[in-house]
Amino acid sequence: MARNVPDDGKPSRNERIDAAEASGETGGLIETSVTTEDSDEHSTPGRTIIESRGVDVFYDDVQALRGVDMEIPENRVTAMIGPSGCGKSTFLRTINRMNDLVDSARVEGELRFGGTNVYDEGVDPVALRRRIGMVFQSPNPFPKSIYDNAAYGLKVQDKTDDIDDRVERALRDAALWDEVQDRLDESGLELSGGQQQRLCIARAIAVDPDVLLMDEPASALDPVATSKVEDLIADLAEEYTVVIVTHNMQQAARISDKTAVFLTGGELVEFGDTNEIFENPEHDRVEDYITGKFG
Ligand SMILES: Nc1ncnc2c1ncn2[C@@H]1O[C@H](COP(=O)(O)OP(=O)(O)OP(=O)(O)O)[C@@H](O)[C@H]1O
Repeated sequence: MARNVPDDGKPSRNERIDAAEASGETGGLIETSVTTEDSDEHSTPGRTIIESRGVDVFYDDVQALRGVDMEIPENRVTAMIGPSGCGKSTFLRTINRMNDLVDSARVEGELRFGGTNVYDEGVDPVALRRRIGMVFQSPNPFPKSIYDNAAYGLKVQDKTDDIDDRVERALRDAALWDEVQDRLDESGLELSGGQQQRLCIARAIAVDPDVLLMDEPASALDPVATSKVEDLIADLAEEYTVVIVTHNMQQAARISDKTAVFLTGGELVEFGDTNEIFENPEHDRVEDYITGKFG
């Protein structure tokens, strides 16, 4: 039975942006669906789900990414590492067209998700972001109850059948249920930082996306909370394709299957199996970076 959840009134601008990011709703954009070749029921772990071909991104005249080619496998964790300003977050935002929200940003090349170029005319960014959810660096729960945070995207998308079950499943999958099941009506803001980040993960997965983009999801957390989020990411890859930006090379080595190393100038210098990248990188520049000689 659906709970009777009170409306807290009009959301603030930041809340609306966060909500758009959380739920894929950005309003005012053309509604056309994006389909993957197979349905969720037929996911094929390891198969390429996202393919970048010659992607360039500019902010006005500044080029942030140069000719990025990458194949991201389904139900795996792919990490993006590299020094500050090398374009990791830009690439992440290119995947679900969050850069559309930046006026100066321009994307060239092809970014295929399940075979469809997400920049094709007629692709609806709103529908795309429903399939490709996002979690940010700082935990950003809404000033609402724990329950309402987890239920937010479901309500926006009008998926209110079995909402209690969906909320519970999302909180369980985000490894938070045991800690919050007796306090679902308390504010999400009363949780610890690590719990807030897992709540944001629950909010993102409640709407059942295919892909989760995570932009330094543990960088604002203490070591214990970081370790929980890292364990969670490994578990999430059983159900979702995870693409994570991290500054922490040990973290990338611990949790990812594939690693992409971007270097200054927005160039993807090396992409491959994480073990290979860390143990036997092809490029001297990558070796210098991962051994701490620069960056
Ligand atoms: N909204 C924006 N407007 C203009 N330039 C931007 C914008 N966002 C990023 N840039 C520029 O694009 C380049 C890549 O930035 P990006 O944030 O993608 O790098 P990053 O590798 O994620 O960096 P960091 O690790 O510091 O977060 C930088 O030169 C940055 O200044």
